[in-house]
Amino acid sequence: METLNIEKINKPFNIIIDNISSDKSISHRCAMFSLFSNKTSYIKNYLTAEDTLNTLSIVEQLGATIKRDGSYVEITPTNELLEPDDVLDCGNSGTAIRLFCGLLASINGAFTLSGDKYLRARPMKRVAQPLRDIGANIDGRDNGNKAPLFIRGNKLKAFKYQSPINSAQVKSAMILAALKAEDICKYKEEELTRDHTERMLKGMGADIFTDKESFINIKPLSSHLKPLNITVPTDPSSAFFFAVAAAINEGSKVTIKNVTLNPTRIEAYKILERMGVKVQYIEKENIYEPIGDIIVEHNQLNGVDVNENISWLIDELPALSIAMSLAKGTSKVSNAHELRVKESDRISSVVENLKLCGVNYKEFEDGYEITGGKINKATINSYGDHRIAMSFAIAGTICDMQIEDTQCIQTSFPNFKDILNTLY
Ligand SMILES: O=C(O)C1=C[C@@H](OP(=O)(O)O)[C@@H](O)[C@H](O)C1
Ligand SMILES: C=C(OP(=O)(O)O)C(=O)O
Repeated sequence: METLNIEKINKPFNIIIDNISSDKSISHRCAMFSLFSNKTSYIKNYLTAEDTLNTLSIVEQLGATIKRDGSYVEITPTNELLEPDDVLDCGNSGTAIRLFCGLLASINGAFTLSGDKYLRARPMKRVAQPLRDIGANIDGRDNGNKAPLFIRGNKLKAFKYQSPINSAQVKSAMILAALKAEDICKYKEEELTRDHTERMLKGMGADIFTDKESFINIKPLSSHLKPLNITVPTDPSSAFFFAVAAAINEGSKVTIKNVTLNPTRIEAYKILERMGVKVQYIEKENIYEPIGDIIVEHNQLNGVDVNENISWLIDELPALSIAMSLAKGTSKVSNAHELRVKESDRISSVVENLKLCGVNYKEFEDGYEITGGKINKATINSYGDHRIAMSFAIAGTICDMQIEDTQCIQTSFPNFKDILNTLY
């Protein structure tokens, strides 16, 4: 088992980071959406981490030709997707398995989607059920709720669906299914979740718009979409670990280059601002979405209540829990049940590790309350979850930390440790 030993930082740092991982959500979508074109897509800065490399392999198993040179990828699809002769392995990635469910539901052939033990424990009914309701043939363990999932492509009916779960993965799966459905489809979510799918597909020429009743309308494709020509921006969720590092280390400052400034992705930085940290956003360009630099500077942290727009900061809550542990006063996270069905049960894995670090907390079904002030050295269990491993590694810059089971960091941020070393 891989272990990380992190030492306390002894002097303030002021660094510019231009090599943080590329955006995971956008990279998955680049690989998948290229299959809706009949021309070659050109992708610069594709995320070369385990999750998104698995997606690329699946796209290849479905018949596309892939040329890759580091993070530069060219994807040339076949006219019709091929039936693969093996299981499609999504590894650790909820995004991959759920979006592929929607993409494959209408394709001629039989497909088995699976992944590692953590993914096989996560709920899939949230996509399988609405897809079944429109005619998809999807089955799996636990009555079709757990991977391996078995799909046999079928004709899909038009739908008008209001999702009970606020999830970009569910929304994206349904949009991908809608592109191949019999007629115009409508999808509504309670609150806007990350909208890369809508932005990218529209950019490729799909007819997708939101009506006055907030339903996303998706017209089925009558021809192929334009190919992608894109440079994937930096991932704000990966960058956030270093934002927290600057926020908690006195006198420190970090500049994160070329990150997506999509409002559905940077809410955690706004929470840091509410806690007292100085944050600047410098927009530089717009390729499907706004992109620019984020500058984060240390200041005295104060406790904060987080209960709105949870999907806009869901992946950053473990790292925010470290800032909350070092803030003056009490912080509370609520309305965050979704944390329980990520790579680990992130409510439990955050509070169990905070307990080991001597932090005072209360656990609730949908979140936790943290009384800030101090954090102590401990031996942390990552529970096989990359966000937990990296969050507590950042806490280690304050008080030394040993993190066990850190191989999971490879799923999203392979050069995390190298960048962390540059802070010393
Ligand atoms: O669509 C996406 O790319 C993602 C959506 C979110 O999951 P949910 O849709 O389950 O909230 C997020 O947690 C995940 O890291 C990536
Ligand atoms: C939840 C995450 O990813 P996924 O759902 O794709 O496994 C994550 O990266 O924090």
